[in-house]
Amino acid sequence: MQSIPALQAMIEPLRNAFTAGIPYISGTLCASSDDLGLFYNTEKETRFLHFSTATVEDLDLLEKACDAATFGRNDQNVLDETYRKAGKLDASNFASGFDIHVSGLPELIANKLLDGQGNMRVRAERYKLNVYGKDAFFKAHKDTPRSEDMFGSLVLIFPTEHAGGSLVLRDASRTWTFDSAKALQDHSKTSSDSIPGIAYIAFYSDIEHEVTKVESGHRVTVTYNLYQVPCDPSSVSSGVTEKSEMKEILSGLLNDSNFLPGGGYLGFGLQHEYPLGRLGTECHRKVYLQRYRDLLKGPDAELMRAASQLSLDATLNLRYLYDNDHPKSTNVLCNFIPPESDKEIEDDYTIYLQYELDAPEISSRMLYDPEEKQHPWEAEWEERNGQEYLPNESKFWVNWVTPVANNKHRTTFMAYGNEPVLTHEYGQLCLVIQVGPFGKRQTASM
Ligand SMILES: O=C(O)CCC(=O)C(=O)O
Ligand SMILES: [Fe+2]
Repeated sequence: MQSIPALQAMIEPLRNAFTAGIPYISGTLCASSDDLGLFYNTEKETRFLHFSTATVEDLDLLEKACDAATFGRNDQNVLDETYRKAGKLDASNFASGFDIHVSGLPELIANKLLDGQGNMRVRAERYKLNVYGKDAFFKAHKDTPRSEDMFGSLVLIFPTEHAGGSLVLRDASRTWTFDSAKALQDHSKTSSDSIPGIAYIAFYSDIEHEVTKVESGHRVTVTYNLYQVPCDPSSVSSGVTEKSEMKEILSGLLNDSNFLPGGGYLGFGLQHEYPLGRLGTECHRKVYLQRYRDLLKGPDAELMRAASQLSLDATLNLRYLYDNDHPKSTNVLCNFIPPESDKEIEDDYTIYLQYELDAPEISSRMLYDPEEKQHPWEAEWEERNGQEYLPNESKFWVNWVTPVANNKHRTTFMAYGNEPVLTHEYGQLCLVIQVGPFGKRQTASM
């Protein structure tokens, strides 16, 4: 079997391309006067304001018309002003003059955050209006998934005087800050338009994010949940495939006789999380993860596409590990969401998955930085045994290019969301690509 250091060196460019994606797009839009009108309900009446002329008093009145914004903590809807301090109006209580359908935003978002192949379009569902007054904020959370096809969130920030209230996004190793107050000021300085612009940011909703404290003024937003919808096939232009860096790197590896000469499996912990039907919601059959193939986001979608264009068999899985602390702990791969069982399951859930649900057992080799991400026993295990394992020592070896999550018997609830968890929760999937021996790399029947 190819040694771990040799394989690590070869795989690095692929890992770099896979982990380099940017999970959002942001900017400002030129607005028409109609875009900046807002009707909203108070308990007694319907009021109107126009963002280009609204005074501080007008915005104070809007803020007062709002309810305190709640959020989801596990499956509870909570009001906790140490975690989220902001006002909200539900979609039924306001009407904005901004028409998302003529804004061009759904097309822009589809282009940048969906597969880039034009197979999917974006449906934006208006969700809430929020007013962040002085000292308002929203601490780190993810946006609660409402269905399998919800992939993102869009925030419009209207042109009202304020400072602070940046949106900060974070993944495992990177942080991005969108200072919408500054973006709106810059827009006014550089635009010849007399009408102020609208700032926007769209991001994958499984990315952790927070709104920093508003220092002064009012930050008024309208948020949308973003869903992906297949396009009518006749409207998809055939043959237009975007150039893919990952495909080029992977294809270079397949043509190299030193890369996995006898074939093998490459595993990737995906870069994004996906809304899985919540466990415990009376599903008594396997739900195959294949259905998520067309719902993958950003780099995950690009990798899946590269594998299938190169005729490699690629499957989506949940990886279950019986015992985190035990070097010989059983690892199994499920290409399905395990059904609810009527039986009381003994403590070794992986045995149940293996013997009752036919999930294959695997052995793992970690190709990612052991210092940072590897569990201590894994590093030790590799050191002692990594290079001496014979391929036939276990049936199914997976070389992990990026860290893979350990799913427990039950997936844990998302701790902090913008809504309590109802039917779906985020799951951490992995993609396992089978590579044939040199000269016969293709493993998928196309
Ligand atoms: O206002 C923002 O920039 C983000 C708000 C947010 O994260 C939410 O409402 O879930
Ligand atoms: Fe959010």
